[in-house]
Amino acid sequence: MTLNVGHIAYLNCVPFFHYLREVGFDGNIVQGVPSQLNAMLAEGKLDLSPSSSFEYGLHWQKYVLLPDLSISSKGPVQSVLLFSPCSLEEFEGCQVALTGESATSVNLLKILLKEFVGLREVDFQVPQKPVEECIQQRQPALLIGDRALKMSKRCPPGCRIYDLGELWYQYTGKPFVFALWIVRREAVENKRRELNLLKEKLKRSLEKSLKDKKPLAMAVSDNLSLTVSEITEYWTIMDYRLEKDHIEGLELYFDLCHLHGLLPDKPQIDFFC
Ligand SMILES: C=C(O[C@@H]1C=C(C(=O)O)C=C[C@H]1O)C(=O)O
Repeated sequence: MTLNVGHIAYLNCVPFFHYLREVGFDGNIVQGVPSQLNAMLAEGKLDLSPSSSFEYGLHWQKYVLLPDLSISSKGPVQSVLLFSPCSLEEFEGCQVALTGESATSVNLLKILLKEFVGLREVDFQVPQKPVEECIQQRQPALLIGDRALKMSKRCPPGCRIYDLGELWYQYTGKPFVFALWIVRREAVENKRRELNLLKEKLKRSLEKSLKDKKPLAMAVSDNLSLTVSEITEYWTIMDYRLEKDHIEGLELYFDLCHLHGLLPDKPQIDFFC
């Protein structure tokens, strides 16, 4: 049976997929931003996808996780950025523009401002216009992925940049898990053999990509305003593992989401095995 696999259309996901066909994967690959992939997973249009950790937390009864893999950072992540003309303490009563592409990072921002900065009233909205315009008009705004990477290069004068991976690490001392490999339980029942094969191929593709990042960076650098060395550095700080301390960071994030009414319950973390 054919597997339907989601692919986040950002630079951070390239190392998973670059060699996947070459190592023999022959299923369908569907590209989208995280919010689109979250919806397709929930609706059953995808069997599995790297996608928002928050989506796992929201619908955990439907899912299991591929072990050992994530998109995380222990400190700065470079591509989950809050752009602002003022400091975080000055956000009380402000309107913050949010990207419509995220689920994890928008809720991470809410937690950071409420739990750690101690703010009470902040108005969050996904604007009609591009978030980049809000930033040019000096409104605080959150971007993720390649659009955050690009914006960090052409910020208006006086604009501060807060890296949410770095803030989380400063406040908690834990890695932050932005994305997980989320698998529908139905796929585990119907496509177990295919999932097992993909799991091995993904690890091989990722290992090969991270061993020599330059050819991948050269293949994708034309589409972005980043140099080959900036891209390889980005993949070096990105943490693709899912180990004990990542899971502790993830559980703390879920607990805080629950505490602040962003998740209805505390998710159970179950793996595909
Ligand atoms: C580090 C990142 O992690 C991402 C953030 C996500 C989210 O906020 O929901 C989802 C997938 C990841 O791509 C990024 O996009 O830059």
